[in-house]
Amino acid sequence: MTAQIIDGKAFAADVRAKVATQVARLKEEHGITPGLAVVLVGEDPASQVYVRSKGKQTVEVGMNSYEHRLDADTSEADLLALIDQLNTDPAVHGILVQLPLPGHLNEDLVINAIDPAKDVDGFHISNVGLLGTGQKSMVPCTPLSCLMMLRAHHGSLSGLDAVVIGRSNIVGKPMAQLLLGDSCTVTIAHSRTKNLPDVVRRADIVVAAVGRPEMVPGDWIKEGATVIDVGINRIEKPEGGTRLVGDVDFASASLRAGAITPVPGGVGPMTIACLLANTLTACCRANGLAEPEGLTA
Ligand SMILES: Nc1nc(=O)c2c([nH]1)NC[C@@H]1CN(c3ccc(C(=O)N[C@@H](CCC(=O)O)C(=O)O)cc3)C=[N+]21
Repeated sequence: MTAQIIDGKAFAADVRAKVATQVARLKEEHGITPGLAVVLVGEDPASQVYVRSKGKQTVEVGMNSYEHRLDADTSEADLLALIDQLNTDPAVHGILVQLPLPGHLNEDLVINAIDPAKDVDGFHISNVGLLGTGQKSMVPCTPLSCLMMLRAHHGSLSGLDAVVIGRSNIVGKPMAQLLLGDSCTVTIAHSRTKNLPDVVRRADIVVAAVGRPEMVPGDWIKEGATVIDVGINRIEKPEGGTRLVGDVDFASASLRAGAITPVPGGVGPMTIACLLANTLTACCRANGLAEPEGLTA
């Protein structure tokens, strides 16, 4: 079998178009423009690229983008003061603090200082708790984008065996909650899992989110399974230069999977589109308006 490629770029373009339509309506009917504030501490080059890309796409869908670039040695007090200011700014509906933060800053403390209603990353403990108990929350962008692509491919996910490889707070754990919410039988696998190949072989849905280049070979994949590759790893090419690869060995996995997301062009672009969707959702909720359809979990 040769897998169908799940085109994350196309999905992302569709999500952005829906967001843009709703943003235009918000402006026209209510005079409201959603605003997203992105905070970047330090000068990590990869982070700078993502932040620029987020800002550009935010403006393209008609929302306001506020970028705050702080020195790498910014104090925790100064960062918390900025978050406080953004929390109370009525023009800001979404706040994203780019992770990882420099080592002297306590990430948990900083994230939990964000107003949960503006926490478009869905990382605040309130949102984590709401998601875990099936209540309305802000849902982390990467797991949300995986869920949207899985739903579009399968229709119902009910009763399917799903294996999430990776137990991070930003992808693995919320991904498992979302799959459970859609009535999958969910296994969270990780570095200590016994006999990982056999665990993965049982799965109708494999979500790989470990950050280890091409660690999942094709012969772990059940014939016809759906493979969502969250990994974005930059590796050296033998001939020099670098390229991006996922956590899954795409060449061998695509011979067995029923459908698979590529890297690049899979989960990555959808993650940014879902950030815009979450900002729109936050703005609608803040103003007591109906939420956009098809853009939330
Ligand atoms: N608070 C916070 N929230 C985040 O969501 C967050 C973060 N911090 N820190 C960094 C990671 C990384 N991340 C990516 C998003 C899109 C692509 C993406 O679009 N990648 C392209 C390739 C881009 C390239 O060529 O380098 C693709 O997969 O096709 C990648 C990475 C969001 N992150």
